[in-house]
Amino acid sequence: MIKTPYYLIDKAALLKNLEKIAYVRQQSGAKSLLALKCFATWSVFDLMQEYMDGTTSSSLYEVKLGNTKFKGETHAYSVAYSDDEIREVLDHSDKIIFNSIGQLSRFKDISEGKTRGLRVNPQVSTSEFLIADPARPFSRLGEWDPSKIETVISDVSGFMFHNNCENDDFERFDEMLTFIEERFGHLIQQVSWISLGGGIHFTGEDYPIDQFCQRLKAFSEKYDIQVYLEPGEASITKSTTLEVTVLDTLFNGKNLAVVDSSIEAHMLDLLIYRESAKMAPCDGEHEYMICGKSCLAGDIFGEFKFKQTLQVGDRLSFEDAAGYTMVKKNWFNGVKMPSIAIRQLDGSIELVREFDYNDFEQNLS
Ligand SMILES: Cc1ncc(COP(=O)(O)O)c(C=O)c1O
Ligand SMILES: NCCCCNCC[C@H](N)C(=O)O
Repeated sequence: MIKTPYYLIDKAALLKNLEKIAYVRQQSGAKSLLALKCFATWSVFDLMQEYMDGTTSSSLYEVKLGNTKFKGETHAYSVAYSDDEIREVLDHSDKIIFNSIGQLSRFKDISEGKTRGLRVNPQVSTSEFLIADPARPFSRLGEWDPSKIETVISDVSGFMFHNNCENDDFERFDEMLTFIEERFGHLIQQVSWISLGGGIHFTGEDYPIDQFCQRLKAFSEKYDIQVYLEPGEASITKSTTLEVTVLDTLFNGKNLAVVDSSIEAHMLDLLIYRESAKMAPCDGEHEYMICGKSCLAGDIFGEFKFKQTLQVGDRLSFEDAAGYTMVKKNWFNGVKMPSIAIRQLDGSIELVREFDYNDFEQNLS
């Protein structure tokens, strides 16, 4: 039995998303690049790269990882490149997307001959969270003025728009793409590729995937462009759990259980967005607040209902633990970092990574 805590990636569950991604490419022509910022656990790239077209990145290190571990195209994007990393970024990528006209101009000479793009901010988004809203007031994420963009159009062959955020509403996606066409259509006409970024939950159960494909195909044909998608969450949704063990129970007006993990260290996104972890089933009569073992008073995974009272040693499983978890895990409080295990397609479970005291020590100096 694998020692908790550990993330368990289920390849069969992952495959369900990947098959939908491949279907979208087949039906619409849109290529999908894995957004490494969301999920970069390269031990399952062998499977993912068979269904996706490559990776997109946010930094030099991500671009190197994509280039060395995932076949297909490697897109480079960063909010800002520094002088001392640009050479390496170019060497490890097929395309480079600059976030601003300033960066494009600064690195124009060194990137001559490379396929180049510019991030465009359409100033509309589906984010419900200001912190994740690329179209927030005064956003630094991309250029928004069509007349300014027109002045550098001959320096790029494509644009990246990333304005969807956890968007599972096709109508809203469609509306925003129409808005983009109205505002930037005359510029889109002059390039050969467009990336529509991530944040579109097209692998979800009830998503109208055929309508989505038709919309992408029509968009691509109208402007004669190659369309790219950059799914992060949509690639790995519901593929992974975080397995933990109860270390203590107590009653302080509510039943509490402390587990051998920490939301702050191992599922940080939930804390940032003030969301609860998920557990299923969750319909018993014994309600517990499940807490992390860090010293943060608010290190709470959420409140869940169990069929039986919880005992020290019970194992619990948090659902949907792939996106923005492993890429954000940290050594806060020195809490043991979860191992990474994979349930292979034949059902066998392989432990692919363990972390120990040395990793903690080596992370500091
Ligand atoms: C440029 C870009 N592409 C893709 C993504 C992936 O988004 P998601 O994980 O919501 O699909 C993000 C998220 O930050 C992004 O900023
Ligand atoms: N579950 C809470 C919202 C998560 C939002 N994810 C944000 C990442 C995204 N790709 C972005 O910042 O655009």
